[in-house]
Amino acid sequence: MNRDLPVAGRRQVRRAALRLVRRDVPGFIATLLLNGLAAAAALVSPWLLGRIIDSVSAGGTVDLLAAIAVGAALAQLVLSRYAEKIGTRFSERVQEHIRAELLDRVLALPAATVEHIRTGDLSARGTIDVAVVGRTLRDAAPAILVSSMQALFLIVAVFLVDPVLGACGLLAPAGIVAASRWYLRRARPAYLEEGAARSELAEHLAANAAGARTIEALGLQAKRTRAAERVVGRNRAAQLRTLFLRSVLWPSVEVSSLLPPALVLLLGGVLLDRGQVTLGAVVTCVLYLRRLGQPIETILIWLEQLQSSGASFARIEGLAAPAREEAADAAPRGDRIEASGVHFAYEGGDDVVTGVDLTVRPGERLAVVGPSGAGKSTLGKLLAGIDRPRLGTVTVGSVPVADLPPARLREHVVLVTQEQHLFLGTVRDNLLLADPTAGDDRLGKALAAVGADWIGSLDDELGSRSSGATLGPDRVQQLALARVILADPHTVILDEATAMLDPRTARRAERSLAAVLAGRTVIAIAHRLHTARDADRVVVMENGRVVEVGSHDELVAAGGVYEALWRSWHGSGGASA
Ligand SMILES: Nc1ncnc2c1ncn2[C@@H]1O[C@H](COP(=O)(O)OP(=O)(O)OP(=O)(O)O)[C@@H](O)[C@H]1O
Repeated sequence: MNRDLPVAGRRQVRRAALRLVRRDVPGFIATLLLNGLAAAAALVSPWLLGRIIDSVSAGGTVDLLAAIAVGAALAQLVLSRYAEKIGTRFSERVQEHIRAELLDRVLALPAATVEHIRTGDLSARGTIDVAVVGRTLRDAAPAILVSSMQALFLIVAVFLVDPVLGACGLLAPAGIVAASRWYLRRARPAYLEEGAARSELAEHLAANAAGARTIEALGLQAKRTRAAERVVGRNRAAQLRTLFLRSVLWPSVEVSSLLPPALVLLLGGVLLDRGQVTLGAVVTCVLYLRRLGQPIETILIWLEQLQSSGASFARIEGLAAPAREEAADAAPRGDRIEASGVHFAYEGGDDVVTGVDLTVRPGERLAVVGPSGAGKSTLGKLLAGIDRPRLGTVTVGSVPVADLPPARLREHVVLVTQEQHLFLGTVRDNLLLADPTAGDDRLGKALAAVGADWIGSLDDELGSRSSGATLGPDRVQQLALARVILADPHTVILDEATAMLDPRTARRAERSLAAVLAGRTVIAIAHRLHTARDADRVVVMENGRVVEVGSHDELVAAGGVYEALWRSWHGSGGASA
């Protein structure tokens, strides 16, 4: 049931871009102002050149004009340098913010979403897409700004020099606007497809790398190669499409920007003959219009880049959609967990949980038993909100458990399995994941409750770096159990929580577990039936269905599936284990 993450719409992306600018208005305005001044300074030299030509033609002196030209060039240099520096700082701040926001969003996704998103998709968004947006914000905003101002000033300047010649200059923007409208209408879907194809490729590579041994063992190389060819083919087609769009856009732009200076030269020649313009005016207009090509080309390069980064931004912003959906969640009312008509299938497979109805009463100890492959662990994940039912509902306090954001979910239900993670960081960091507000006092009490007596001095140990290799599996498990105490959920689901530990360590861990479970509702996926004997109720599963529910004594007396399981486990000596 792997899912692609959503992609944001144009409006959402526009709003996000505005939000980013609003976060740093002074930085944005300073960038705008400095770039504007630099663009204005760049206009002075061509104007002075025209004046110098006219002055020389009239036999006048040009010393002062030449000095002003040098001053203007120096001013442009200094202003451009500062404009770039300020602009880059502004964009780096924005980029840092996008990264932090992306991380927060991923961490806020419900467990049921995180478990099923494609890792390739997520990693492509978190790396390639953020880098593309970051680069664009760093370079595009100042470049587009400077170029737009330059283009505007140039057109106004040509008009001021000579309105008739200026009218020729307008031909360039007209042609370019037509070409870019054609392009922009097609570019967004093309670039979104390119991003999706890129994600699929990343996903495919990651899956092949992770499953390399399985592929080899099962002789699946040819099948995987064919699948890879299809993915690469999709990538190629997507890239060819965007290449085609670019290959229409650029020649049209090239022609549109060469026409106006040529026209000014022709028309200027005629007007000069008639004495309606000066040679200086014609030269100034041609110089301005030749210059117009450059900012327009820069704008278009970035416009084109914006299409691809807009698609990247839409993919990053898309992560906000599920987070927002879940943000509107209602708070669970009460501790009762209810499964109703639940069906669940793993990707591409048949149902492995079929029509399960179950109410877990607050405070009870429930054991789920059944033969291997009956669907016990899957039911555990559904009750813990890690998987979402295909049909039916699993609720806690009447709210669908899979919709709860992580922080709220862990206040209600926590699944403890044999797979415990220790995250890079200190012991304190690892504990604070469960409750970021906990002080050292609470951390110490949680550690003491799970018997983590190896932590000598809190000050030293809580701050020390921890890793699974240095601590060992039992200590990692103790930290995980301490996290459960800190999260303080009303319900704990246990699935082989101590299975990976050696018997001596497992006994210690079971003692820690007893401290964790006190006063909570417990759902134990029971692989050893003594857990079931001690439970208030036993749920028996077979082929994905709940086939019996009752106390140990009732079910033994009933002589059904449970009785047979109990007899075979008892007979095999399991009871004495
Ligand atoms: N990630 C998965 N992808 C596909 N199929 C799965 C996955 N996990 C479990 N299954 C299949 O779903 C069915 C139920 O598995 P589940 O682990 O829930 O059973 P179980 O009763 O807990 O078994 P066990 O006691 O052996 O752990 C099995 O047929 C199993 O092969």
